[in-house]
Amino acid sequence: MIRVAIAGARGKMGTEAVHTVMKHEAMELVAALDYKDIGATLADTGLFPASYSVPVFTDMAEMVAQTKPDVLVDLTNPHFVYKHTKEALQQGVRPVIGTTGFTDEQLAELTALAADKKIGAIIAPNFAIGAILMMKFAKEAAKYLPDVEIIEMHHDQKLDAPSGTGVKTAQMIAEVREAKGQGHPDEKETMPGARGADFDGMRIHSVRLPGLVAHQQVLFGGEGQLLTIRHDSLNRGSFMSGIAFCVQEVMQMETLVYGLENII
Ligand SMILES: NC(=O)C1=CN([C@@H]2O[C@H](COP(=O)(O)OP(=O)(O)OC[C@H]3O[C@@H](n4cnc5c(N)ncnc54)[C@H](OP(=O)(O)O)[C@@H]3O)[C@@H](O)[C@H]2O)C=CC1
Ligand SMILES: O=C(O)C1=N[C@H](C(=O)O)C[C@H](O)C1
Repeated sequence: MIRVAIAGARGKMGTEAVHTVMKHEAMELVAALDYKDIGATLADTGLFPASYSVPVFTDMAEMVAQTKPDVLVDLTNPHFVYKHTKEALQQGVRPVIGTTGFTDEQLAELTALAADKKIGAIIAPNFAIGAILMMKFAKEAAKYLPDVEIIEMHHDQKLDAPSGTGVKTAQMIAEVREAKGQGHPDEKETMPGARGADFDGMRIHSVRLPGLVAHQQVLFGGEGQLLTIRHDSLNRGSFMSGIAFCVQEVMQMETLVYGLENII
C-alpha cells in the first residue's frame, strides 16, 4: 500500500482527491495537511463521511514523523506549494504536485534538490489525459504553423494567470517553434493587456468566468487557414486518474519530472 498525505483536502480538487485515494486498492490516505485548525480528522470537517478518520496536521514535520507518508499530493495554492514541495523533499516524501504557479527559478531549485536526494517528484500542471494530448498535438502543429495564440479559460476562483497548462503549452511549443514575434511589428496596445501575455513572441490570453471549469484552445494561423486544438475539463473527475497514476509512478522515480507528457 502506498501511504498518501494530501495538502488542500478541503478544496475543490482536494475533496475529489481524498475520495480517489480512499477508494484506491493500492493506496492508504494516512494524513491531511492544512494551515489552520479544521478538526482532528477529515471527518470532523463535515465534508467527508464519518468513516474518514484521517488525521489532520498543520505542521509537515510532525505529520511525517507520526504518519510516515510515501507521497504528498499538493492541491493548495501558488503561495504555499513551493514551501510544501521543498519540505516534502527534505523530509524524504515524494511530492505529486497539481498546484500551479511555480516560477522557473523554483522549478530549477526543486529539480536540483530532488536529484541531490534521489527522490522522485512530479509537478503536473495538468493531470487530465486529454489536456496532455492537446499540448502534445499543439507542439506537433507548431512545427508547421508557427503563428500561435493560446486562450485558456477557467472558473473565476482561480488565483494564477496564465494557467499552469497555458504556460506549459507555450513552453512545449517553444521547444520546436522557430523564434518569432507575432502580429504587426508596429502594433500598439491602446488598452494595457489587450494582446495578452507574451511568451517567446506567442500570446496567452486568460479568461475567468463563473461556470467554467478548465478549458483551453490553441489557435494556429496560416495562409488562408486556421487550426484550433481544444480541450475541455467538464468536471474535476477528469484529473483523478492522472493523480492516481502519478502517485503510483512517483514511487519508481528518483528525479523530478515536470509535466505528465514526459512519463505517459
Ligand atoms: N494539475 C491539475 O490537473 C490541476 C491543478 N489545479 C490546481 O490545484 C490547486 C487547487 O485548486 P482548487 O482545488 O480548484 O482550489 P481550492 O481553492 O478549491 O482549494 C485549495 C484548498 O487548499 C487550501 N489551502 C490553502 N493553503 C493551504 C495550506 N498551506 N495547506 C493546506 N491547505 C491549504 C485552501 O483553504 P482555504 O480556502 O481556507 O484557503 C483550499 O481548501 C490550484 O493551484 C489549481 O490551479 C486544479 C485543477 C487541476
Ligand atoms: O485552477 C484550475 O482549476 C486548474 N489549474 C491547472 C492550471 O493552472 O492549468 C489545471 C487545470 O487547468 C485546472
